[in-house]
Amino acid sequence: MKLWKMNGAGNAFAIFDARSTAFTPTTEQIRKIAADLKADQVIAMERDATKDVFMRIWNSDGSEVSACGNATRCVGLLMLDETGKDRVTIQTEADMLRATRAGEGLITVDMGSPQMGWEDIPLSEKMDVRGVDVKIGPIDAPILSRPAVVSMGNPHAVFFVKDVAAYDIPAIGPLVEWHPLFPKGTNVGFAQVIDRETIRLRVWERAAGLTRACGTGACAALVCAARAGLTGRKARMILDGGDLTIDWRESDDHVYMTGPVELEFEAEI
Ligand SMILES: N[C@H](CCC[C@H](N)C(=O)O)C(=O)O
Repeated sequence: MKLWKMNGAGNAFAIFDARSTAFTPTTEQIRKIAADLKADQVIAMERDATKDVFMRIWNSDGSEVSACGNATRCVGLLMLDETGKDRVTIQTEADMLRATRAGEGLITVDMGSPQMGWEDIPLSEKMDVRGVDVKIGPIDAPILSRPAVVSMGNPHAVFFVKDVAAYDIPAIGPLVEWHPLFPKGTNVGFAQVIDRETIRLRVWERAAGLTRACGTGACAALVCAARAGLTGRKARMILDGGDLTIDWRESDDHVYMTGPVELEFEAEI
């Protein structure tokens, strides 16, 4: 079976090609692959009846999830190269996504529409998704805003802060990640609006910890910022591992994510 180690803006993946075998890794195998290859997520490419590929996603702790923006770009590049097509369709548990080339080693993925109902996130009770009441602390950092929440096929809570560097994210992230308000847990973004077209973002990922970039987290932060009038509908997201451009198009309400993809190595396992 073919295996690729790839990253999207530093978000690291072990991707294996399970299209010719019915191989489904055990939780232990996921954890071992993620640890050995230093991957944030493990991805399986499976055959799909009508789309170019079906993509399964596991966090490094072995939990299976239904969306991973940066990995969608990596699988998109593999499928664009393999098929020679200009656009490929990638089916996940949550949605059907499309990937296209965007020049100079960049890939654009149509991540579909954001989901904003409290039940979509999901939250454990009805609350205003523009700012939910998570009582954490006291924390030895500036007071945190009430996070905005949104789903990109996975849950995101986004704090808008004056200075991302002022927060000990590995200490604060887990307090929100498994807060009772989020029955399925949540990814936790810390977003600093630089100007109306630029956001500095760091994300504590659900079941994966602090990663160098989070694609759905970048989509979530842009959507929440635009919804709150802090930015326009398109911005450059500056993450630890690189930049992503997020464009929440008015025409179709879809969120388009453009960013780099790097193939680190490929192997047979
Ligand atoms: N940790 C996320 C999945 C990976 C998302 C991230 N790597 C991305 O690029 O979107 C979750 O549990 O929902």
